[in-house]
Order: sequence, then C-alpha cells, then structure tokens
Amino acid sequence: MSIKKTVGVLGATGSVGQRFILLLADHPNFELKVLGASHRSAGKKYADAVNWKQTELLPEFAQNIVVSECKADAFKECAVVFSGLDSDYAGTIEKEFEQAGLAVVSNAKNYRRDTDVPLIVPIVNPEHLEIVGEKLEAAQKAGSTKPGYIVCISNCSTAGLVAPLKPLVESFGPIDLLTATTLQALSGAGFSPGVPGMDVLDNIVPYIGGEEDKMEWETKKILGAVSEDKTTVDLLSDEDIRVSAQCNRVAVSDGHTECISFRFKNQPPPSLDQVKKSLRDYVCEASKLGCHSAPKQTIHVLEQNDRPQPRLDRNRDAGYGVSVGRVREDPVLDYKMVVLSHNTVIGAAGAGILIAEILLAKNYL
Ligand SMILES: NC(=O)C1=CN([C@@H]2O[C@H](COP(=O)(O)OP(=O)(O)OC[C@H]3O[C@@H](n4cnc5c(N)ncnc54)[C@H](OP(=O)(O)O)[C@@H]3O)[C@@H](O)[C@H]2O)C=CC1
Ligand SMILES: N[C@@H](CC(=O)OP(=O)(O)O)C(=O)O
Repeated sequence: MSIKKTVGVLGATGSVGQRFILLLADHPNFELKVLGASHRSAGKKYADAVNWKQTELLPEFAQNIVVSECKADAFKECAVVFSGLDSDYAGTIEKEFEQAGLAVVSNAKNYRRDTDVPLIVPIVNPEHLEIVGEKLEAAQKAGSTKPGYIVCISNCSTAGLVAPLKPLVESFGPIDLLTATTLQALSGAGFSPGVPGMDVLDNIVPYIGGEEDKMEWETKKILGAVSEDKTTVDLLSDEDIRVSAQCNRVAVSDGHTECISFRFKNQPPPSLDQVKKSLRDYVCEASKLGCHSAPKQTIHVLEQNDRPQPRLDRNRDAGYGVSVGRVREDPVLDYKMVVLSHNTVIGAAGAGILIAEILLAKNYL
C-alpha cells in the first residue's frame, strides 16, 4: 500500500476551503493534516473556527485540527499546499510558501496572469504543467534543492466555459468567436461576508466585479500552448479568438450555468451530430492517467430540453464532470449550448485536487 502524502489547505474556513475538507476526507493519495486561515481563526480547533455551510456534515478528521497561521514553517511537511485564500492576502502568502520550497496549487487570481505560472483547468490543459516539470528538471540538473512553485486554478466560470471548447478545437480546429452569459451560484462569492439575502431573494444581480474580464482573458491563456523552451505559456491573440462574457449572480447555492454561442474558424462547420459526438467522446488526460478524482465521463451531453439544471446535474461525476445541454445551431454564430459546472468542485477545490493527482502521476510531487 502506498504512503499518503501530507497536504495542507490555506483559507480552510472559506467556501473553497470547506470544499477542500470534504473532498480530501478519505483521499487515497493525500492526508490533510495542516489547516491555515486568518489570525481570527488561528489557534482554534477547526470545528470552532469555521462557520460550516455545507449540506454534508463536517468530516470528523478535521474537527480537532488546530488552525495555523498561514506561515510556511507550519506547512513544511506538506507535499502540496492548496490555497483558498482571499486574494487580498494570497499574493504575499503564496509567494512566501513558494520561496520556502513548497508546491502551491492556488484558487486565487493573483498569479494567474504570470506567463511562467501554469493556469490550469485539469480536464482541459494539464499539458501546461510541463512548465513545472521543466523547472524541477532544471533544478535537478543544476544540483539544487527541489524548488517551490505555484500552479493557478482558473476562475470558476472560465473552467465551465473552456471544458466543452477543448474537444471541439481538438476535433475541428480553432473557435474564433465566442460569447457567454453566466448565471453564477452564491457559493462563488465566498462566505466572508457572502451575498446578502436581500440582494438575491426574488432577484438577479447583473454584475460580478472583474469576472467578465477574467473569463475573456483566461480563456486565451488556457487554450494557448506551452512555449518551445517549456518555461512560459503563449497566449492566443485577439485575432485568434474574440471572447465576450456577461456575468450574473443568481439564487443558486452551487453550480454555475453558462449560455454560450461560438463560431468555428474553419467553414463550413461540423454537423450538429459531429459536435455532440466530439463532446461525448472526449476523455481528459487525468482519466487516462487513472487519477482518483478524474471524471468517468468528462462531458455529459444531455438531450432533455430542460437540462442541465444546477440542483439536478451539478454532482455528475461527483462535481468533476461538466454537463452540456440544448446543443443546437445558432442563427448568428455556428452553435449554442448551455453548460453547467460545479463551481467549488471542478471550478475550484476539486480542480486543485485533480491537479495535484496529475502532478503525482507525473512524479512532480
Ligand atoms: N468560491 C468559489 O467558487 C471560487 C473562489 N475562488 C477564489 O478562491 C479564494 C477563496 O474564495 P472563497 O473560499 O470563496 O472565499 P471566502 O471568503 O469564503 O474565504 C476566504 C478565506 O481566506 C481566509 N483569510 C481571510 N483573510 C486572511 C488573512 N489575512 N490571512 C490568512 N487567511 C485569511 C479566511 O479565513 P478566516 O475565516 O479566518 O477569515 C477564509 O478561510 C479567493 O481568492 C477566490 O477568488 C476561485 C474560484 C471559485
Ligand atoms: N468570482 C467567482 C468566484 C471567484 O472568486 O473567482 P476568482 O477566483 O476568479 O476571483 C464567482 O463569484 O462566482
């Protein structure tokens, strides 16, 4: 039996942090031993520090762990540190951890735009982790100690957007025009303080600060390619793809829905049946590698007229799979569809865990 790697979570009390606790309970490769949060939580038992908001009970293993301050020394035994830190603090803390030689897999936005930091949706572009492999190999050749590094997880809405695009681009070539309108869950806004009930009850809020720009920019990095020397990512340009996003907050607990339309660069486009087949047949690399959390079916193509729906479909493949429905021709672009992805699983904590499983499978941890 293989020995489990010790791991830690920064921001363990938040929306993403709580999801990490759930997903890491009884994980076959990782044992979650160290939890970090703000000075308000540090020194308390996790059960006393956290305002637990999940529908599942707080797992027993985590209840009595004493929350640490987010200092690298407390995490030095960790093979990987997952971060669900508030972005106001993630920048400094994650850099300190990297400089201390730790592997950090982060949900925060701070380093996503650094070209030498992989920005990963694990069911889409795990090949960008080659940048980590190259860094480790270079250090080994130079005889230096194993370096720390940061891997970023994408914005949660971007994860749902790029998932169905990947197989389509692989099968039929580039997509050059793309529009997306999102209906985003409350858990995406975090728990401190979160969205006030008066804002969302009987209501929709048509603004999520910074979200549209993130979707438009991050798509170009995720669908880009690793440079020849394997040290950076070459982004797609505005000429390669134009992306337009509109983001809305709705009264759903978990699961981001996105109505998307797109055009293929190569005309005429594939048929509707070819599009659906490409989505259904797609097997992500994590599944091929046999990673524990990899979805059995990466993209679920639903044929019922009224699906996907967040409450009914967000937990497909335990939240690691993405659902698409209403795939049909678009009278303006080529095709349109509705995409649903679990924002705190494949859009956040679950993505982090799947990335770590891929790093492990590639002997990078
Ligand atoms: N929610 C989602 O679906 C997604 C979130 N993200 C990103 O993940 C990160 C976490 O988001 P979310 O869980 O929603 O946020 P929350 O507000 O729910 O949680 C924030 C966490 O950060 C901790 N924290 C706050 N201040 C400090 C500090 N000074 N030092 C150390 N820790 C601190 C909090 O600890 P304490 O309880 O002690 O205050 C808490 O654990 C953010 O960067 C967010 O943008 C990314 C994708 C999706
Ligand atoms: N903004 C997203 C969640 C989030 O925090 O994303 P990011 O890590 O890109 O800031 C939402 O509200 O649903």
